[in-house]
Amino acid sequence: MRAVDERDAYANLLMPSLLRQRRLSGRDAALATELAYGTLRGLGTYDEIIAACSDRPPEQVDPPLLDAIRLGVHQLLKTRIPPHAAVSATIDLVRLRVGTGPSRYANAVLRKVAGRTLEEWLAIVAPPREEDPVGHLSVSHSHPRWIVSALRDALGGDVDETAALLAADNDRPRVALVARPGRCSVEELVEAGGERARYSPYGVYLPEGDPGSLRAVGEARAAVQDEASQLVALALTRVPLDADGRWLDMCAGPGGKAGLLDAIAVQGGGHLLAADAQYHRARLVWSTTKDAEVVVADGTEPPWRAGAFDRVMLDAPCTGLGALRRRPEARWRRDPRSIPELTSLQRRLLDSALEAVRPGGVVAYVTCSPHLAETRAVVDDVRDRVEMLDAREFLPEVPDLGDGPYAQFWPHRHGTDAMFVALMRRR
Ligand SMILES: C[S@@+](CC[C@H](N)C(=O)[O-])C[C@H]1O[C@@H](n2cnc3c(N)ncnc32)[C@H](O)[C@@H]1O
Repeated sequence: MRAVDERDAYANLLMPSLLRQRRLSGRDAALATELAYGTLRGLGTYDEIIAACSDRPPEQVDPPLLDAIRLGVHQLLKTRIPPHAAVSATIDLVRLRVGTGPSRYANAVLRKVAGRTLEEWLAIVAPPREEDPVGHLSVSHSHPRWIVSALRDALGGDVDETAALLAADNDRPRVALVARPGRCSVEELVEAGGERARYSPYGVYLPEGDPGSLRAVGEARAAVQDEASQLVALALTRVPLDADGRWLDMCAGPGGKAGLLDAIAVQGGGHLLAADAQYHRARLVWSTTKDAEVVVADGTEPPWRAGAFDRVMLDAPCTGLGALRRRPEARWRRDPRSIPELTSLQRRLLDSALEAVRPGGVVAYVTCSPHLAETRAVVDDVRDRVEMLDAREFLPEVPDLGDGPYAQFWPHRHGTDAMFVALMRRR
């Protein structure tokens, strides 16, 4: 938590190496991970409760002390750890890492917090739902206000459904794997302990264990990949074309969709070119694909000829509001001020994707964000230049993808990231 605060570390990347360093495994590792991720997700709620139990607002509390108290609050209100153990472990931590004086403050705050349940605290600290639904959801589900507002808009204003989505964001996502066709079979992953996925014909859930230890994953024949990510790539490949074989993934790093597109392209005798603007991201694509050609290229100033491709995947850089459940601290880092710059880049990339595809060819515009400014608003702008296809028709196995012609996945409906896809044919 200190690394996340002090040096903008990504908890999900740092945690595995910390666990190895401290030699934690099995249930201890699971508990340490739950405490760190759960506290990072919940700190919007916890800070409101801490403020109600203290004479100082949280922003005036020394950050290491505040983090320790948040960790204590999480244990008290969200876990089955006995209250006396949660308080004494937190006090010991503060004494050891911050000082004796602060430990008295932590003790006083935590004893007050322990006097009520989470529901009782929420009734006190969250604004009433009828008066301020966004504020209520923001505090009770620990998401910044602007994100609650954007997600509610994307769900057509439905407050109950927004609450279900926010709750799903706070759940740990299950690990999904993709068996890259022609390279690995779903059966092989099921034999290794997986369960067949609900929607994706290539998907397998891994209920427990380290996916990195599976042979197929080590050999890049399979990979960890959200089921919606698999399905949007698959939808692009399912659109019928008269001539086919030259595929482009314009924003390919780190290579999840490229890995699947590469495998499918080769099966049909085709070929994938995968590009990313960043060298290190392109290297990741190179190491996870087998037959694709990989280039470092800016999609807005492309090195390829106009009209050179039959199918183009544009998985655009976005706010990532659809994948908040994967990155515990992400919701506090995103900044709504980044949206205009992102949507302008998304528009330029979409123009370029429509140039790259030949007349009659197909483009998939994908984001792992359901924010309307990044999804509908971007593709609505090109509607008169393309034949917009109904993306849902190419995902017949998945229900509840919205009113069309676009398809929107949701964590609370599908158990996937909130991935958006629009499919369009160039006139
Ligand atoms: C959402 S990620 C793509 C995820 C990827 N398709 C996958 O499935 O693993 C967006 C990527 O776009 C790249 N990017 C950003 N601006 C770009 C540009 N102008 N041209 C090409 N790639 C760009 C970023 O480096 C990032 O890797």
